[in-house]
Amino acid sequence: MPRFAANLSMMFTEWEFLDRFAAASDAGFSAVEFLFPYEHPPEAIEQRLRENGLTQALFNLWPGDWQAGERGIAALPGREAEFRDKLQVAAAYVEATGVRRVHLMSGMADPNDSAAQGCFSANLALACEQIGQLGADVLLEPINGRDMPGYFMNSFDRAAAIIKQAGRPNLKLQFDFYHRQILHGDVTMAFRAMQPITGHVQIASVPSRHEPAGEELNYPFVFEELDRLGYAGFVGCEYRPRAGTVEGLGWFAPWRRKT
Ligand SMILES: O=C(O)[C@@H](O)C(=O)CO
Ligand SMILES: [Mg+2]
Repeated sequence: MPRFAANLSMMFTEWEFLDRFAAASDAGFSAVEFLFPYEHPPEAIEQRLRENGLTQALFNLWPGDWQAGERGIAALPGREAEFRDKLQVAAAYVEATGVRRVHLMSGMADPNDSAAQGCFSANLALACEQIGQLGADVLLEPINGRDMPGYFMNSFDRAAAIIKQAGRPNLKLQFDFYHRQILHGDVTMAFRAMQPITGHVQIASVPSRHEPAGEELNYPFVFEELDRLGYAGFVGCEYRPRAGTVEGLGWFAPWRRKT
């Protein structure tokens, strides 16, 4: 049975951020994820998790200046000191929340640029080491170029090759079905092949990025497939509700936590 995590950056946005934890719990979720915790102290996040009986499934490492269009700094030569410092900041949130996986965003850089590649692998090694000391995994997520034009990590095969080459047990793939379908298609066969290196899954309809029901992908089949393969990780619900988060949770009814 899939373990769903509500993505609090996209869902429950009818509430202020810290109130989304209770809203997700009331709606029957037992886990949450979000992009970034950094605007709130670690203790505040931990308190909301504890009060609402929620597990933190995932959050992202430092993205740089998101408002200015940055999408991570790991592949940006010249930003190494900032990367190191922000790993320390993230570590405090890993410890407070008990999260077991963090997503490392690469940034806007040419994937064929050797300086960006070198910078990325050095930062990746550092992140794996430091996050690994806290008992957590580092994840790479290929993101499609329609949503994020110019993003460095834009291929599932390249992410898999980097993970293989790094040979680090706590480096894994973040398999977002929405991005996979837009980037390359063939989602089921790709997931079957990549499940052994996958540490986290995310879902949304394609192409609208709404509830995982209708449109291009047959999610009931995908959920059965996750079970058939024995996928034991979380499934992050990273979608923008069509018309109200709670109103759109019909698809989730079979999996709601009963209180
Ligand atoms: O798919 C996405 O966009 C996210 O999982 C993310 O981490 C960056 O926006
Ligand atoms: Mg995603």
